[in-house]
Amino acid sequence: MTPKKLKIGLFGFGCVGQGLYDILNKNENFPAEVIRICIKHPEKPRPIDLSYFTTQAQEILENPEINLVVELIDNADEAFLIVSEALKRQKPVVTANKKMLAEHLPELLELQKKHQTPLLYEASACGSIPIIRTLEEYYDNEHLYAIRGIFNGSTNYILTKIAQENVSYEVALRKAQELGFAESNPVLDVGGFDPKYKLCILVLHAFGLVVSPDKIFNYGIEQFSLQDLQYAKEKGLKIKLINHAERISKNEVAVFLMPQLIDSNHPLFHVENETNGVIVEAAFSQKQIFIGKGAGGHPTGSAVLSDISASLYNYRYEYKKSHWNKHLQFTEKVLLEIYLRYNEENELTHIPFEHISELYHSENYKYAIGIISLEKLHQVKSYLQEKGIFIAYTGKKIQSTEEKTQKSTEKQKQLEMV
Ligand SMILES: NC(=O)C1=CN([C@@H]2O[C@H](COP(=O)(O)OP(=O)(O)OC[C@H]3O[C@@H](n4cnc5c(N)ncnc54)[C@H](OP(=O)(O)O)[C@@H]3O)[C@@H](O)[C@H]2O)C=CC1
Ligand SMILES: N[C@@H](CC=O)C(=O)O
Repeated sequence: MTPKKLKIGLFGFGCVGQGLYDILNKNENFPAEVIRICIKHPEKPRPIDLSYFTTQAQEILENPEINLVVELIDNADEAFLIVSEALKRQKPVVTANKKMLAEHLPELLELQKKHQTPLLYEASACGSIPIIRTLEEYYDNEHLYAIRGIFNGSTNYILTKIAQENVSYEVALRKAQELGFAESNPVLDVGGFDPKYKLCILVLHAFGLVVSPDKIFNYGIEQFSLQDLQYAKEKGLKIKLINHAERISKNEVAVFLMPQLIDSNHPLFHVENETNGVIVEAAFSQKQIFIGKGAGGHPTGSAVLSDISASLYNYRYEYKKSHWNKHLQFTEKVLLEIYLRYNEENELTHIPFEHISELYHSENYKYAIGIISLEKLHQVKSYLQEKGIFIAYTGKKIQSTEEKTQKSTEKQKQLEMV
């Protein structure tokens, strides 16, 4: 089949937009060219001819010559309007906007179906790692147990710089912004929202589940302190922001993200800077690990290029798992072991631990390690943030609350029999 020639209308010419433009320019024989670029600030200097640029979205959306829209802007609400309009006009779309995708998955699935027009978004999750199409195609018939990993380049970069180079949190964050890794609103990164949006997207492709980002517990690295780093280092551990989507029973998937203490045997221990890592666990292929750049103009641009290339052949996601896995449900009914560093003695009484196994308190440093239900932890999230409390999952096996109740009932029964 001879591929068609793509005439691209590009929205956004920032870190990723320019990265993509550069890659396309270096790929002379690739049958696609950017013919119009919509940006926000016409007064900004541009590295290419100004005749490409417009601030009028309609100039792209209404242009019959344009047969692919590539959306790379930094505003999720405006992106949703652009993407919806393009799909309604049956123009295929490629986007990297994970916030827009995660917040509008049901509408975007519907729009694609209704207008028989594909929306591709490989670059929206973990930059250059080809994880979405891998889940969609390679794992289409596999029974997945879990998907975990480092899904945010900026926070991994910040944690690496602090741990390895003694750089302050503020300086490391500024550098991540300068390098183009951080979102325009960096709270999305450090607060763990950006990786949560990516988790929503991967949960859809791994398990066929649409979970609204509001439902998922995310705790970022804003409360991380040198005391936590010291604690980790003394024990030979590292702190990483890790996402989890794990089948904990036949019908339930537990989904959350927070900092995690990992040891040198953990597959993500050596994943540093803006590099991301995804671990996929499945029944037959077992454990597979994907590692690659999670942020930056060229790595992300390469994932966008791959989607552009796929649209040459009219590729579209089939969302097969959402047809097969209708029985699956999102849950927070699990028990986790966490490290919790607090500041004032009375704060601990507000934390609904099921059980505390270790408690340390000196005047300047206090922590507890114990078991807590994810559901209850979610309920006290604002309190933890307000008090500057840092938490990290210890990585000890996640247990479903039902499993625990069943076990104690069984134990009770055994005791009664004795
Ligand atoms: N940076 C990265 O490493 C990665 C980013 N992404 C995602 O890619 C997208 C782009 O990110 P990034 O390139 O870093 O962002 P930048 O802030 O570098 O660039 C944003 C671009 O969007 C333009 N823009 C903003 N609003 C509008 C609008 N309403 N209409 C037209 N253009 C608009 C800006 O215009 P102007 O130039 O005039 O200001 C700018 O060119 C985001 O969704 C981000 O989450 C995904 C993976 C990695
Ligand atoms: N801000 C994001 C950019 C890529 O998705 C990150 O740091 O990972």
